[in-house]
Amino acid sequence: MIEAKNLTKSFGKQLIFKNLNFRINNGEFISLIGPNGSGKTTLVKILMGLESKTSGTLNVAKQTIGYVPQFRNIDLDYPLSIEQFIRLNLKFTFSPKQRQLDNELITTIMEKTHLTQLKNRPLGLASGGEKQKAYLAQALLNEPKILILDESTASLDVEVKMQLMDLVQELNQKYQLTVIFITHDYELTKKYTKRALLFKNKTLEELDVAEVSKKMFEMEG
Ligand SMILES: Nc1ncnc2c1ncn2[C@@H]1O[C@H](COP(=O)(O)OP(=O)(O)OP(=O)(O)O)[C@@H](O)[C@H]1O
Repeated sequence: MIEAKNLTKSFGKQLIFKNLNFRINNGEFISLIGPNGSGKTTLVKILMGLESKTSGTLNVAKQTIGYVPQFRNIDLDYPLSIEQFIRLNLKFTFSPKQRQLDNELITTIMEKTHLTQLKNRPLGLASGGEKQKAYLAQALLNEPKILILDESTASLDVEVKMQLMDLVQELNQKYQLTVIFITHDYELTKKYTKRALLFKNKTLEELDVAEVSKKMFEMEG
């Protein structure tokens, strides 16, 4: 469970948000929405311990967090295959026993993310959706309890977005993975999430997804 009380963040004199009060339960699939520059990425960086808070409290109950970034193209001549790319997140070891365990983990994760058939494909030659699945698989290596999708579906074709989201939904339902989906996409918010956290006027509102409207995605920062 994640719980924030009066969470406030400023960068120098610039107030980003103040007095955030919210709760995210284990196994929830929640969207984090709001205009450009409203503080969504800053909030998840604080959740991941990559950025400090200014005041207030935040409890994350010592859970491992996986992070999938926004799609960025990778050069065609990128040297690693999909499997080698996923392995980058493993700790190096000389121990044969640990290597065996790592191999088993990689096999399981590639099955979970439907990448087994593609493991030898050079990442640079993979499609946008396959690249995002590789990032997702890499994020799952540490067996996180919480997964953060930071606009991970942006710039993908509609069909590919849906495939990636279907996969995340499957992981959410099968393994009780908590998912925080940062997005500017109204349709995906409606289709996949039950609740939304909306940044508005430098604070955060908790909404049932039925209350989410298209207008909330059109506001200026
Ligand atoms: N390290 C930093 N130092 C100073 N200001 C920062 C820093 N990081 C972010 N900001 C500022 O904080 C504000 C919130 O940025 P953030 O990236 O969290 O917004 P966002 O809601 O994720 O935006 P977007 O939807 O465009 O990705 C912005 O004004 C940004 O310029």
